[in-house]
Amino acid sequence: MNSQPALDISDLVKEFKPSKDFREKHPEALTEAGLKRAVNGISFKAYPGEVTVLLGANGAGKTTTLACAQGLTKRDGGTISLLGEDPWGASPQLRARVGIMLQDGGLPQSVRPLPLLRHVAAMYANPLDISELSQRLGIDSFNGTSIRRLSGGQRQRVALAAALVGRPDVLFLDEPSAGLDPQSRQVVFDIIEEQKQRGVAIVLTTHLLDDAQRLADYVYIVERGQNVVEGTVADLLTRAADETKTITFTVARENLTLTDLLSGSGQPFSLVNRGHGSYQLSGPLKPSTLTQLMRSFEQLDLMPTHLELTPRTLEDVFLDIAGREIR
Ligand SMILES: Nc1ncnc2c1ncn2[C@@H]1O[C@H](COP(=O)(O)OP(=O)(O)OP(=O)(O)O)[C@@H](O)[C@H]1O
Repeated sequence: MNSQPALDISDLVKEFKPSKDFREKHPEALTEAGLKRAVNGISFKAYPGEVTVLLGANGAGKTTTLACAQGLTKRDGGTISLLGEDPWGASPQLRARVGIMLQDGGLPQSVRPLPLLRHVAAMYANPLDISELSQRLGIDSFNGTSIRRLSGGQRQRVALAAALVGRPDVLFLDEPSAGLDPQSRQVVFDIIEEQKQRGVAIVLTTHLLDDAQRLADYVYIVERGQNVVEGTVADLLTRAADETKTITFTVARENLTLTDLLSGSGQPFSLVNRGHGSYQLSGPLKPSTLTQLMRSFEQLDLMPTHLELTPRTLEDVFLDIAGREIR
């Protein structure tokens, strides 16, 4: 890890005037001044040559955090250092070193992709070759169409090209692979990997856990505007594996209950019946649990046709932390 972070955010606070609906439904979530804290003390660092992922459910505060980090929104508290400067009111020199891909594209609607990219390129001293970049991202194939008429995925690709064109030192990607087909997604992953090799500090927000698991060097899980857990993907998975494991099995019995299998274990297990005799047992599995499970199969005269210990994914970790209800 490089010693100097490219982005260093400490105790970030950002408040918004809440909607009437929110005010009425969540009076407890308002500050004394009647404001809603979208970001309530988030801190994180992003280093050159690494992909730092902010992972959180809808509304967790990721986009607001990035907007403050990019200098697009004024923060209400905390400190931000982006390449050594405060991004709010930053110099044009600093802005030229930062590439931003916004979640909704943020692109002008009536222009076609290539003229737009050429226009963006003209703002930089040493831009990337537009033809090469658009070929790579498959933009050539829809260049005759204005941004307004592009599909969501096509717009995403143009937005990514616009973020890359100035050879940034810091690259902000808000949900970069949302809505992309598998081929485009792979191209985006390859490009992210190349930028990383170039030494770019990449800050990526997502709630797609697959992406985080695949790309992240370091993950910060945020929830309700605050940091909850951080670590490498491996750290988070190991930590979770110590606590809970999942075993899936299939037997010729439709209505098994937890008591049938682990009666008296006194442990907080959960059994999910996935239908057609397929079950998922989760909890702090130990060798003794496996023994008990096998004994129950024997007593019930059940021979599993499938039995597998499932490694936990980042999704499991995330759901444990963020809760399973949808906000
Ligand atoms: N301009 C605004 N005015 C009022 N509330 C806002 C504003 N912008 C964001 N919020 C609120 O702040 C909270 C955090 O929103 P934010 O967009 O940062 O979340 P997010 O983690 O990026 O979510 P998503 O994954 O859905 O993009 C949400 O509750 C949102 O409604």
